[in-house]
Amino acid sequence: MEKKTIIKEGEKMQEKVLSVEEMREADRYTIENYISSKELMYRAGEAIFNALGKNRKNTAIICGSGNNAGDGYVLAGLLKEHNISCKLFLIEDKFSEDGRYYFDKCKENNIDYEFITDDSGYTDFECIVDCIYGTGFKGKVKDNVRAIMEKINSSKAYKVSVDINSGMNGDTGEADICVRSDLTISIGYLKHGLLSENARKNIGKLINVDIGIILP
Ligand SMILES: NC(=O)C1=CN([C@@H]2O[C@H](COP(=O)(O)OP(=O)(O)OC[C@H]3O[C@@H](n4cnc5c(N)ncnc54)[C@H](O)[C@@H]3O)[C@@H](O)[C@H]2O)[C@H](O)CC1
Ligand SMILES: [K+]
Repeated sequence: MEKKTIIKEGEKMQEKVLSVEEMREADRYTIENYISSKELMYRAGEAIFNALGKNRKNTAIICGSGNNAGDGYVLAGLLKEHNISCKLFLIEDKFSEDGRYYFDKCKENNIDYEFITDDSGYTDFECIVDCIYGTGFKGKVKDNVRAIMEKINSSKAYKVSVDINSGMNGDTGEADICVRSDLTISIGYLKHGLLSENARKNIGKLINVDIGIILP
């Protein structure tokens, strides 16, 4: 009976658009009451894998230091499981708790990775998945990350941003610099910024995936 109510609520609420703060609060509430954070991250990675569809090809996954990167580590594991080549490109040696858990799994499964330098070849891949920043992004993009974003944007790869285009303000869609995506896969609920006029020029196609997040 309780489960039925949750599913119903989830379906109805998918139409809602949230602020970044509301999204983070919904994540927190769901983790506290219903679904573990590791399971939620797994569902996010799996939803990205499914949404990639025919674009599941030779993939570079660019990772920041938080849970947005964690979604990317789960994706890498699933691509590997399906024999699709991928490589992780890490901006720094810093992880969230769940991000580290899935990065360790990538290492156990011999998934290729490197820390980004000026010579890193991520622009040569057919698909680039942007897991630099999600809802945890604040302030301005630092110069080293700006250079990475510019390199991503100038590549011919099919570019996919996970949750929010990295560098974009999730509430307003504003950005000094951000990843310009062919596809943005919003996780859980759409954020206002993604639908703004500001964001339009930086997003090709926008979709949202349901991972069972329950609103408080
Ligand atoms: N457990 C969950 O809540 C789930 C989240 N999902 C995904 O996680 C991100 C949000 O993750 P979070 O760890 O909160 O933050 P980010 O990964 O977005 O940020 C990374 C990291 O970057 C630092 N940072 C912020 N701004 C800057 C800046 N201007 N310069 C340098 N560094 C910066 C910040 O300190 C963070 O540590 C969410 O979008 C989802 O993709 C899962 O989908 C579901 C479970
Ligand atoms: K992102």
